[in-house]
Amino acid sequence: MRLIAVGRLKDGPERALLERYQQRLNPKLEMIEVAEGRGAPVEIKRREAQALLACLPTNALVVALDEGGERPDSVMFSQRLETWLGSARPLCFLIGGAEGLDATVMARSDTSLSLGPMTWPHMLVRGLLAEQLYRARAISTGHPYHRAGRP
Ligand SMILES: C[S@@+](CC[C@H](N)C(=O)[O-])C[C@H]1O[C@@H](n2cnc3c(N)ncnc32)[C@H](O)[C@@H]1O
Repeated sequence: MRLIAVGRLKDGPERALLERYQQRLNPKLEMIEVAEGRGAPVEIKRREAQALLACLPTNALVVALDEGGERPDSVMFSQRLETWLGSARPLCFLIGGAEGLDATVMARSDTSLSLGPMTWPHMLVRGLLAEQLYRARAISTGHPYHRAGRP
């Protein structure tokens, strides 16, 4: 799996959070960073879109992280993830920068995923997604990390 995101993550709590789950994840989550765009907001999004799309391997199965995307619960997400992993296509998650993802990125994406209706800082979204991927794998492999909580 690949996580392709705008911006360079510095040392600090956001990096520690991402790495904590990267170290535990199977299959591995490879992190690819692209530079933040410059200029007016439209230009920033266009440049970042070019850079993000250039990182995609041929035939990638693309999941765009977007507030307006699908909102599965963790069990549904684990089922989706198993389907995606079984597709034999390179699975790539995309995270935008401060201006969000360009329409061309959304058009290329196979689906979009929301982590809730609120806007999260894009550097934190990496760690939040990595945790949900780890939780999803724990659910599908029967690992006790995930406690359903409700009967
Ligand atoms: C600071 S947000 C950009 C907000 C921007 N105003 C927009 O309309 O997308 C940066 C990136 O973080 C990700 N992101 C932030 N909140 C999210 C959420 N609730 N669900 C999924 N992705 C989110 C998205 O990839 C977004 O492009």
